[in-house]
Amino acid sequence: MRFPWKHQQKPEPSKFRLLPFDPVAGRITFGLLEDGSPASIIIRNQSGVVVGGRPGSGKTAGMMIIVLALYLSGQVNLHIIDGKGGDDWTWAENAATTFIRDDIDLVHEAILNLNRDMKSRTASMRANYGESNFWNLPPDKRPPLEVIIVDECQTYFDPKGVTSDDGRPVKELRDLAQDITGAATNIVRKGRSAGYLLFAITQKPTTDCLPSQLRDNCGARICFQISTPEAARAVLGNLPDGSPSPLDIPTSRPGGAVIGLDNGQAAMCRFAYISENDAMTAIDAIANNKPVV
Ligand SMILES: Nc1ncnc2c1ncn2[C@@H]1O[C@H](COP(=O)(O)OP(=O)(O)OP(=O)(O)O)[C@@H](O)[C@H]1O
Repeated sequence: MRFPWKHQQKPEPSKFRLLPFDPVAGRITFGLLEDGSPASIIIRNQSGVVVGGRPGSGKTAGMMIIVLALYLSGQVNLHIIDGKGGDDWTWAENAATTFIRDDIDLVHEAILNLNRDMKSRTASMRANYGESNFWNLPPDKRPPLEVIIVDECQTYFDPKGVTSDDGRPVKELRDLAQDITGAATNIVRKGRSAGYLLFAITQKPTTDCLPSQLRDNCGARICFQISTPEAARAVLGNLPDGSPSPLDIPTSRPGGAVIGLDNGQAAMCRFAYISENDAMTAIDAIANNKPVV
């Protein structure tokens, strides 16, 4: 017997579909909220994002989705500074304009240059682009969004923690760290209208590791699983009573996070996860104008 209607196919398990960063709304979609709707952060008119969480909570994997969404838009320059100095970011090396594994001299040079370029772009936005605020320009009339990622940012932002392992005077290294912190803070304080955005990522979110001038100017916050209320507060600030807490995320749920929303509320979410190999394949596809699957 033939059926007059098409046989209904078995529903596929829902898959996360990588979306490019939406440059008009400034939206980066990275996973799902508790109710199953898409989770995103809005970076429009923002200059900083704080990302905190204990080791292994999913910060680097979460940043993978964010970085891929940004790169897929074709509208960003990526400047990646890995304070840990391992292989965590190797997958993104081919996509990055700047890529530095923990080398304090190179980090110093790069971040001071970025701060200088930010100042000169700010001073010439109207003359060069006809509008003083990057975010008010149509995306095709903008310069690239300069995205600076400082992973394990406590390596530089907490000069007291800087030590020397090669006989170099500690004071010299601490002075470099202080300059790096000053330039990063200035980028977050003043870079918004020039299209500069800095991600400060740390597994040690304390007031020493996230200087208040920098943290308070970061409009978007992501807190993965964390073990103390102080650390949660250092990332998310004071949330209204009844807000979800990153302390409640079980260790068995890496990629679970609380995100601060721009209305002052917070939401529990889960980041999508892809492997480093898939991320590298996606980077290659984007660079070669091939579809990302
Ligand atoms: N969204 C996710 N879904 C499922 N598993 C995940 C997710 N995110 C991370 N994981 C798992 O957790 C592991 C640790 O994640 P990740 O390396 O991102 O942690 P981290 O917070 O960056 O750690 P560290 O601070 O030590 O670098 C990953 O290798 C992966 O196995």
